Amino acid sequence: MAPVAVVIGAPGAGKTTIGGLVAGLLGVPFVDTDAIIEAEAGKPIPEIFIDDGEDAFRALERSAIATALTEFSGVLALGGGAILHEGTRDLLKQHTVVYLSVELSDAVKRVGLGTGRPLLAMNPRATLKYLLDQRRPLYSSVATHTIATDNRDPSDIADEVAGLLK
Ligand SMILES: Nc1ncnc2c1ncn2[C@@H]1O[C@H](COP(=O)(O)OP(=O)(O)O)[C@@H](O)[C@H]1O
Ligand SMILES: O=C(O)C1=C[C@@H](OP(=O)(O)O)[C@@H](O)[C@H](O)C1
Ligand SMILES: [Mg+2]
Repeated sequence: MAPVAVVIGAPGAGKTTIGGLVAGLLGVPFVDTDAIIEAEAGKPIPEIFIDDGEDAFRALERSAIATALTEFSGVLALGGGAILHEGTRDLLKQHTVVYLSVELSDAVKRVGLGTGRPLLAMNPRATLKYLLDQRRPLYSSVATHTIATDNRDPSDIADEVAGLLK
C-alpha cells in the first residue's frame, strides 16, 4: 500500500487544508502526520517541543512518515519540516508528491501569530523567510507536482490537485 499522494510545503502552504479537500474530492481517507504524532505523544505539538525538544519531535515525525508511506492509502499531509531529513526525502522519491508552494507574504498572512507552530512562536515573518529560503530546494527535490497557492482559494487548488491525481 502507498498514499494516493503526499502533500508537502512550508507552514501556511495549506497542506492540511488542501490535503483534506483533495481526499474528499477523491473519496479517500486523509491523514496528517502532525495528527499521528500528537496522538502517539498524547499531547499537542507545542507541548512536545517544550517538554521533549525538537529532536524528539523529529524522531516521532520520521517514524510516523515511514509507517504511513507503507501502510496508508489515502492523501497524506506532512509537516513543513519533514523534508529536512535526508532519509525521509529518499523515501519520498518512490511516491507521488504534491508540493504546495507559497510566497512569504501569503504564508505570513496564513500562519498569523504562529499559534500552534512552535518554530514560528518568536518572530513568524523572519522565521518563515529563513525556513522558505532553506527549504524550497528540498521541497522541489522530491516533488512530482508543484502547485503555486498564492492568491488562490483552497477549493480551486484542491480541484487542480485532484485533477492531477485522477
Ligand atoms: N489557499 C489559501 N488561501 C487562503 N488561506 C488558506 C489557503 N490555504 C490554507 N489557508 C489557511 O491558512 C492556514 C494554514 O493552513 P494549513 O492547511 O494549516 O497549512 P499547513 O498545513 O501547510 O501549515 C489555515 O487557517 C487555512 O485555513
Ligand atoms: O515547519 C516545521 O518544521 C513544522 C511545521 C508544522 O506543520 P505545518 O507545516 O503543517 O504547519 C509542524 O510539523 C511542526 O510545528 C514543525
Ligand atoms: Mg499542517
